Formats: sequence, C-alpha cells, structure tokens
Amino acid sequence: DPAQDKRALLEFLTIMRPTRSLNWNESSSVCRTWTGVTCNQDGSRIVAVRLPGVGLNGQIPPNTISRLSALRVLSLRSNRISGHFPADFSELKDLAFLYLQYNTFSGPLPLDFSVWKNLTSVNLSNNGFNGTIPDSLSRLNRIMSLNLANNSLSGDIPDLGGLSTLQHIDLSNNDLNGPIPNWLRRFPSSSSQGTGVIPPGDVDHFRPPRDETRRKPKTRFFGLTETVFLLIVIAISIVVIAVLAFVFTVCYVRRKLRRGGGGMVSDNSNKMQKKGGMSPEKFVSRMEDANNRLSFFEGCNYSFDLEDLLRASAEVLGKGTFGTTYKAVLEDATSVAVKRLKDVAAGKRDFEQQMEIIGGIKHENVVELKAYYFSKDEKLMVYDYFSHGSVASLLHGNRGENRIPLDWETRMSIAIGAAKGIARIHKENNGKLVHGNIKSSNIFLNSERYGCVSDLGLTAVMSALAPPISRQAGYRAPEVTDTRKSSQLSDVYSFGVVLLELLTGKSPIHTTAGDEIIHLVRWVHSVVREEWTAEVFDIELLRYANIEEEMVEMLQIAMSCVVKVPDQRPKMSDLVRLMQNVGNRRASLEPKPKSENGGASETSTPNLNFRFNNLESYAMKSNGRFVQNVDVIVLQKKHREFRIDEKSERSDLHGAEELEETGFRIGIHTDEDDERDETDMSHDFRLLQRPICPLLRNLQRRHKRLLFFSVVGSSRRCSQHISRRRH
Ligand SMILES: Nc1ncnc2c1ncn2[C@@H]1O[C@H](COP(=O)(O)OP(=O)(O)OP(=O)(O)O)[C@@H](O)[C@H]1O
Repeated sequence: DPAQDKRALLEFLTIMRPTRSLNWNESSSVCRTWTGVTCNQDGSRIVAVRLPGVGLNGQIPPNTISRLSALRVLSLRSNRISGHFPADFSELKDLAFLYLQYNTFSGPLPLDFSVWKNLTSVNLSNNGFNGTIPDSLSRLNRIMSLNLANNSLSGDIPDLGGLSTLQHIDLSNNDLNGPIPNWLRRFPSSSSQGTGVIPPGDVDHFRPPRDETRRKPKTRFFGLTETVFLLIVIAISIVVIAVLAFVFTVCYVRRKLRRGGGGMVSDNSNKMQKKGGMSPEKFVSRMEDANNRLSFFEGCNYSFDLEDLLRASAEVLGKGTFGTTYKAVLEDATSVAVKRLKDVAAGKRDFEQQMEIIGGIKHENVVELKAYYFSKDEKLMVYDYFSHGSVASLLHGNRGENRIPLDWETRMSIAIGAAKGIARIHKENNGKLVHGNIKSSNIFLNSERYGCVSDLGLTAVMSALAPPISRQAGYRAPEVTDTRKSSQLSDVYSFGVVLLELLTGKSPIHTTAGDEIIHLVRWVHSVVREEWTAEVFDIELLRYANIEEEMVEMLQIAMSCVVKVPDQRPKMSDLVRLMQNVGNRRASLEPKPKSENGGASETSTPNLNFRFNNLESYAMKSNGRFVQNVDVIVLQKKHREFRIDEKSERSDLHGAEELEETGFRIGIHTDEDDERDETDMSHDFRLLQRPICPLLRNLQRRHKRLLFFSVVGSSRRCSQHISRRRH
C-alpha cells in the first residue's frame, strides 16, 4: 500500500467528514478496498480519487490532497466544498482530469494553469468563482474539455484559439464582456454530441449573464446602437422561446403517448436508440421519480453516481433477452457496460437480494457486478466494459480480411475459464444458483485471456422466461424449452453448446447457403454419427499442428454436455477437471516428449481413462455403430491381452459382426463384461499405444481414406506417423 498517500487521504477524510460513509480505514488496503480510490499497477501510488456526491463539507485542508503527487484524476464534484481553489493543488503536477463542479468554491481561479501540463479535462462549473479567466489556460497543450459555466467570472475571454486539442468549452452564465471571439465560433453544439465529456448543448453559446444589472454594457455592439441591438436580442429571444415551447410540447406529447403504450420503452424509441445511442433526456425523465442511488458493491473502485451515468455518452451494444446493454463513457473517460433490464418481475427486496448474491461473487472467471439500481421504472446493472468484445464477436465477428483467428490455445483457455466461472456460480446460494443464460455473447476474456462469464442469475428476477429469440434458442436445453425453467444441468447443456461453437466456429443456429436452418447440436451429432470426419472442426483450427487429439477430446466433452437427459450430463466441476487434463497433458508432453517405451505420466492417467471410457460408452450408446464404422479394431480382452486386428479378422470382434466391407477406419472395442477397474484399464491402454503407431502409418499408406481422428486414444506420437486427411 502507498502508506504516505493513504495517510494524506485519511487526514483529508477526518476534516471533510463526508455524510456518506466511506469504507476508508487504516487497516484496510487502500488500493483494493477503498471506495473511490485507484492505484497504479504496482500499487505504489494513488492515481485517482473520485468522490462525487458523498457529502464532503467545508474547505479542503491544505497539505492533504496535494500530497498525492502521482494523482491523475481528481473528482470531488457535487459536494458542498467551499473556500478558494486550493493553492497547493499546484503540487499535483500529473493531474489530467479535474472535476470540482457543483460545489460552492469562491474567489479567483488559479492564475497559473501551466503547472498542470497534462491537464485534459477541467470542470469547475456551477461554483462561485469570480475574477477573470486566466490567460495561462492558453498554455494547456493537452486540454480537451474546459467547463467554467455558471460562475461569476468577468472580464474578457482570453485567446484560447491556439489550443488545437480543445474539443468542448462552456463559458456560459458568467459575467463576461465583449463579443464572442472568432475562435469560439468553431464549437458548434453538434460537435459535442455523442463524444461525451461535456453533455451536448449550451456549448457554443453565451447565455445572458445571470445578473444583468452587474453588467456594464458598452454603448455599441457589433457596430449597432444599443436600441437596435436590444430589439434584435428581443426578437431572437421570442423566436427561441417559441421554438423551445414547441419542442417541449412535442416531447411532452410523445412521452404521454409512450406511457399510454404501457411498455417502458416503445419500439420506436428503441429503434432510435439503436441508431443514435441512449437518449439522455429520455433516460433522465424516467429517473425523475427516483431519488435512489446506485448501489455499489464492496471493493468497487468506481464512485460515479447515477447523475454521472445519465450524463455519460452512451452507445447501444446490443439488445438481449433481458434488456439492452449500453457502453457508457463517463466524464473521466472510464467506460462501463450498463444493462437496462426489462420485464423484471421481482419487487425491490427480492431484486436487491438477488443482486447481493450476484455481486458477492468475486472470481477471476466471473464478470463482477459493480453496481445496480432499482426504481419503479428503471432497473440497471453496471459492469466493467470489455473492449475486446465477447467470445461471440471474437468467433463470428469480422470474418473479413482483417480477421484475427482465435487460436486453439485461446479457445481452450476460454473454455476452461468459463467452466471454472460457472462452477463457481453453481456453488453460490447454498449450491443452488443457476446462471440461466450461458452463451458466447455472455463470455468475455479476462486479463489472462481466460473465459469470464457474465449476465448470471437473472432468470430468478425476470418474469417468466421469455420465448427464446432465435439467437438464444440454440443454447437452451430441451427441457428448458418445454418447462421454461433453467437449472444447473441446463447450464451444462448451454456450456456444451458454447464448446461446440468454439470447436466448430459455427453459431448454435445458423443458415446454410441454401437457407436451410442448421441447429449446431443436431448437426454435430449427425456428422459424428454418420461420418466421424474432420469436417466438424473449425477450418481455422486446421492450421495448428498436433491438436487433433485435444480437439477430439474436447468434442467428446462437449457432446457429453448436450445429451438430452439432464441427469446424464456431467457436473460443471467435473468438466473443469476434464478440460484441465486435456490442457495439462499437452503441457506435460510439450517440454519433455516421452520416450517411445515410457508410459504416460501420472497426470495423464485420468485423462486416458476418460477418453477410453468415453469412447467405449459412445460405441455402446450408438448401438455399436462406432465399432461398425471402423477398419481396424483395437481389441481389448480380459487380462491385458491386446490384439490389433484388421477387418479381415473380424471374427474375433465382440459386438461388431456387422462390420462393413467398405472404408477403413480405426476404433476401439472393449469387452462389455470387462470389470477391471479404471487404473488397470489406463495401464493397459498405455501398452497398446506402442504397436498401434506404425500400424496406422502403414494403413494410411495403403488406404487413403484413413481419418486422423479415428486415432483417438492413441498416443500423441502417432500424429507424427499419420498425417491429417480430410474427405
Ligand atoms: N461488460 C460488457 N462489455 C462489453 N460488451 C458487453 C458487456 N456486456 C454485454 N456486452 C455486449 O453487449 C451486447 C448485448 O448484451 P446483452 O447481454 O444485453 O445481450 P445478449 O448477450 O446478446 O443477450 P442476453 O440478454 O440474452 O444475454 C452483446 O453483444 C454483449 O456481448
């Protein structure tokens, strides 16, 4: 912890006595737990303090905040801070974002702004600052936004025309003199829309001074006499008032109509929002009745309030089952994802209870809920924003030339991470919490590029499960479609679909060129059942060497998740173990390849068991079809006797009498009544790896249709002997 910085903040807190209690205390970690405080990466310094609307009172004590010499962001907006602009803020040399608006500061602005070379955004509006606007502002070479509106500043406007970075400026409602300088005319109100540090509107105008009597008008304005000038002003005012009245009436009527329609957001407004982002005015109007605050979770470093959120520029990310998600960019350039829920059935208490459960989950593979909001008309959930997009967009988005394919390593990490996250969720609430909406658009990549799941636990607070929109239908377990009730086992099914998506690169429901609708689970089943060919795997994966076995193992895992009968699906925690074994085995193989006659390592044993057993059960489940479709049978007999037989010797086979005469494939067959335990079987299985490789190679030479994944269960070394073949 940065001890010095911490002490400075504690001193600040003791004197300022905020009315909203902050969880700052000596014993807790400032970087990890203190509300509104952000540290740098190595935790050695505090770089941001954001305390908007926490009820800070009185003057900022000297030598407190100013000791945070690494500070980049300072937001003390919407408090009751009084006194002069703190002179010692000049010590904050790195300051880039300064927000002191909506306080009761008075006195002059600092004379020398040039001490803050990195200053990017300054908002000192809505205070009682007086005196002139300092010329030194013109030396802020990085300034992008300057808001000094609603103060009592007087005198001329300095020449800020040389500030090429300046994008927003608001000097309105001051006692400034003189004509609007030319450089200021390059700020049309439209230029601020949607880019968001300062809300649109009022950017390029001077409003009339608040106190006309304080102003000493000059006798000539733009060369006109005072009377003519006044007449023009009155005429313009009448026109402006008429326009405002018209706009107001239109808005009022539209709002009425919308309310009459019964829905919280009408289709029309949705369309509009989709095109142009969330309409801030509408959003605000729905909040009017609610003076509730955003509820932040313990340890959350954000400290913006509802008002900040409403003022942020917003962009629709997408409309999902439970509502619409926006990207909101706050005044300090922090981006958050805000989910606006629709059709919440739960009352305030139940909703809050569920949010507390969700927000209480802190796990590297679960997207943390940072805050929520509940009012009669509006329910919001706030998350970190993931700039790289979801797994869905990484897999299916940008199929053009610039596409960066998702490599196998990353797909494995996504799968393992997401499984861990879901397993963690399933432990919550006495092991009863259900995610309820697992799909690739709800999985993101965490900082280690592992999967991280979002959007959990909402089914419990929503009105009856919505009819699936087609995107979601492909993930729903069959029993959920029938009963409209999700469970942990239906989560496993949905996760299996995500695995299939990662393996095939195909969406759960997609159309072929001939407009035929393909259901991914059914398609994979049919390919595997009828051909067992490499066609199933994403073509992008074929460029990576030596991953066939892993792909097949993952395919088997995925298929075990999407079986129809819920009870036959594995548990999430088992899936984590199985998939880790797939990855671990590779990790243990890659640095030190095993000798030809060496056995599998300890870590690989359970994995071999799994694959072996899974193949066996697959053969049985499909009524021996797997066995029938092979050319070479690895025959396992009791008491560790093994034979590798070509189809000519099929009389030795148990249960495969119908072996077809065409095609050559390889399979594994075990005696059904073999009751040896798994350890024995894996041991045996290792033995049979040795002779199989050269045999496969020979077979491949002779029979062109030999397919690589028929080598399931053989050792990795076989891939050196057998090249991949596709139909
Ligand atoms: N925290 C986030 N960061 C970045 N993008 C996000 C975030 N949360 C959601 N999104 C994206 O926003 C879009 C809409 O998300 P939303 O969760 O509302 O719908 P969905 O995932 O398509 O469906 P559902 O509501 O069923 O989960 C999706 O593309 C999603 O990937």
